[in-house]
Amino acid sequence: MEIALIAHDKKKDDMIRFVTAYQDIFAQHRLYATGTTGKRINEETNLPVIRFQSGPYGGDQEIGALIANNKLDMVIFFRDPLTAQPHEPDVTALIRLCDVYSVPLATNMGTAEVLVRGLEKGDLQWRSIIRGETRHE
Ligand SMILES: O=C(CO)COP(=O)(O)O
Repeated sequence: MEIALIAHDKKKDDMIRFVTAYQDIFAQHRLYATGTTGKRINEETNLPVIRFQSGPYGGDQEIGALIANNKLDMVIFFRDPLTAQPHEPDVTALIRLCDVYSVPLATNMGTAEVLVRGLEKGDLQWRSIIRGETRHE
């Protein structure tokens, strides 16, 4: 799976702890990240990360472009709900695109844990459900 990892500054330590805790699972997937988040993840876990611009410089939009081109399966975005961001419109646009394309999105660690455990079990079938190939009875 193709997974994007993004964290605002006050959430970066949480992201590192989270990726470290689930490192074995993340190691089986391809990781993408905004600039600073990706740099820290790579430095502190050694996992390979495909990095884009830093968020305020267009990184959220680059990740959004991947979503619009059907290139991402999951987004984990630890956003900071208590600090105003200069690129708030970009953040909103990224979240919106996840909903437009039904890409699983976690904006906090609780939801992220559910998603990652779903990955571990391999039972995320949302793409085939959208295509109408899977019937859940
Ligand atoms: O600002 C961000 C997401 O909106 C994250 O960007 P960085 O990973 O470069 O800090």
